[in-house]
Amino acid sequence: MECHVSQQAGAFTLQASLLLPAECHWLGLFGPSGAGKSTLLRALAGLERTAEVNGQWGEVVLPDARQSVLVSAQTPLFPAISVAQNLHLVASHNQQSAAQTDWAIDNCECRQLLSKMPGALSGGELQRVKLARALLANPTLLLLDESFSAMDSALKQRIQWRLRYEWSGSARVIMVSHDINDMIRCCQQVALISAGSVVSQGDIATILGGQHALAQPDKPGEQTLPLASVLKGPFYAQGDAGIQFKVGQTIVNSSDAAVRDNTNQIAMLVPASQVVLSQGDETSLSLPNCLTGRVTAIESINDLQHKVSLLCADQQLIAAVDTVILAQMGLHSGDTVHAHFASRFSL
Ligand SMILES: Nc1ncnc2c1ncn2[C@@H]1O[C@H](COP(=O)(O)OP(=O)(O)OP(=O)(O)O)[C@@H](O)[C@H]1O
Repeated sequence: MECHVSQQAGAFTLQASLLLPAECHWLGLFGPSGAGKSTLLRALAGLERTAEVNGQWGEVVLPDARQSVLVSAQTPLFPAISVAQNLHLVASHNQQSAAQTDWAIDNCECRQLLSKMPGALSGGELQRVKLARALLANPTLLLLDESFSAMDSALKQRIQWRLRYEWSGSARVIMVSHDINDMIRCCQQVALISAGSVVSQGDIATILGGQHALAQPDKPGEQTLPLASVLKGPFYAQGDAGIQFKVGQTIVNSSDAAVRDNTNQIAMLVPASQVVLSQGDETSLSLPNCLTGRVTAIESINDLQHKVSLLCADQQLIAAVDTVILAQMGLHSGDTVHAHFASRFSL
């Protein structure tokens, strides 16, 4: 299943084709500012009168103006009534039971906000109320446009977990976020948007290891996709320094930014620029993690760097290695190396 969207908004042209497999329920849209993500969501919601949208996702025929709900900075609450009245209005209109209403209020952490007026809410509080209201509308398609951006990390993780794994609603979800960990936490598929087109789509590990991911850190003010791997494995232990999980027989130490799913699998984002390779004594570096793997591919990124792909246990780990260092190491496909990396990264 797929969807084609075209829209002219001033000088901006959106020509996007999304793959929408029936088995995928959460799709992420990632891309730089101005790429067209919000325009695409609005078109899918049937809110762009001049957009041409044709597609289907499972049982949802697109565009879906009737049963889709868009949550964005531009979707206001009713300003003259309280949070409780805003929520109960939508709940009663959509025949939500008291239990469903309580679930949305409690799980979007709005209980303490009910008596407040919308104008008195902070940015993160407003996002929580908008999310609760969206759930109470019982959507078939939920479109989240940076709907967690003002929440602190712990709050965001709690609410995303509940929406992803505990919410009984049957909506398919498309989520726009600039935070890659949101994509890892929630999305089965991610579409990378650039200049109004979908340039790549797949699971997040494929996108982060693909040709559009850059080994160099972001230029200031410009969001780029880092060349990175997503290591996954079963939860092992919770320590003072964070979570431990296992990749094969090796214990990996990760900060609390690691993502845990409902089967107790941990996922950890490892930027390729932060992986240090060694061939000798694996304890010679002071970094807390060391995985041993076999080199599966070496590709040139640019004049200065190469992408070295490793297979560690059954997982791909990518390192961006300085070309001079690579030559000194004399590394070839099939060689065994040690990959060292930290437990916490700032992206
Ligand atoms: N109604 C409009 N008239 C003219 N230009 C528009 C209109 N709506 C959007 N655009 C332009 O379309 C482009 C894409 O905007 P859009 O908001 O979809 O980007 P985005 O990827 O969501 O960006 P961000 O991450 O910054 O929110 C921008 O250059 C924007 O200025």
